[in-house]
Amino acid sequence: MTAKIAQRRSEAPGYAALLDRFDTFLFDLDGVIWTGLVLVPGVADVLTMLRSKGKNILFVTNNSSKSRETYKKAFDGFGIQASVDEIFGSAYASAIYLSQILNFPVDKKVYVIGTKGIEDELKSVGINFTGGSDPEDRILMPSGDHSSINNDPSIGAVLCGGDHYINYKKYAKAHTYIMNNSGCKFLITNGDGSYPDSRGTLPGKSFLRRSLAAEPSVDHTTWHAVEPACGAISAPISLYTGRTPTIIGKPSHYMMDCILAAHDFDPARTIMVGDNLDTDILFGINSGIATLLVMTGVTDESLLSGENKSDIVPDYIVQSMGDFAVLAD
Ligand SMILES: O=C(O)[C@H](O)[C@H](O)COP(=O)(O)O
Ligand SMILES: [Mg+2]
Repeated sequence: MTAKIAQRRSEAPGYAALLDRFDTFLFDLDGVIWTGLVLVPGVADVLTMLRSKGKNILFVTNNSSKSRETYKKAFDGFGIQASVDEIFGSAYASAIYLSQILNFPVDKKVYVIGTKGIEDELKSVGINFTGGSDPEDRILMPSGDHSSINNDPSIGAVLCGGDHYINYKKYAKAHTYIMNNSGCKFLITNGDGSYPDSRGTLPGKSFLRRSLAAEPSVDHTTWHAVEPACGAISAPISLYTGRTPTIIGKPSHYMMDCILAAHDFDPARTIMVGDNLDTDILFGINSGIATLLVMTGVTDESLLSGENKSDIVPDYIVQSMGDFAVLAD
């Protein structure tokens, strides 16, 4: 099976020729390397082969549930070579954004809707936080009893990521801080609409409306943003506060800023491999690197042609990253 080519580039090289074109591979995780807790067949061999060819490998995930260190343990568990400094997650990128871009004040706290991955990364950069996995926030709020909802003027930002314990109390706290604390930032780790699982897909953080409107804070000719629309975890906060959050993860440039702060690569010899047109492929396009879409994650064939065809077009399309295992010894 040869790589099918989307309409952006000329002739379809074979798999070997495609790999030879690039020195640096940025791999998305969910839907590319694994779905849920199941490795995509053949991918481990492909990663080993790429390493043997001297290729640079980075992992770039919008999943905020794990810190870099925890992801490193996950790779170790699968027997896949990966170092912490090759792993970039949206929890890590959010911590760096708060610490290095916002210079978040030491006398302020972040209210976290999310899990241990976000908490671990905030701790690693010395940012104080509340909420997150705090059991108090997981106790449902009895109807009509608002006694647990009190403003905390020290909250200077609300950061929302994936949270399987989401509930009204968390939303009410986020609302209270954003609406009452002047200058309170509203950040989301990522805007993915759905999450690839071995059983199919599950709700993501919030889904994206492709407006291709450039982010107001950056050069309009280089970065196209997408707007978080109504969706899963974070979008209700947008709905009831009227605030549009800053998205840290792909396709935003903040994730690439984190990567470029630690790694040099030639954009002309770099490719982003992902399963999500709105995040991974747009991230690659925004970053001026090549893009390879795999069909083992959230993208449905209907987005590649016909009336539902996406306006985000990858350079290359293959069924699975595991297909390249035909090249492994
Ligand atoms: O809901 C989420 O967190 C995202 O959909 C999911 O985790 C995306 O992860 P990625 O495909 O960027 O590894
Ligand atoms: Mg993915």
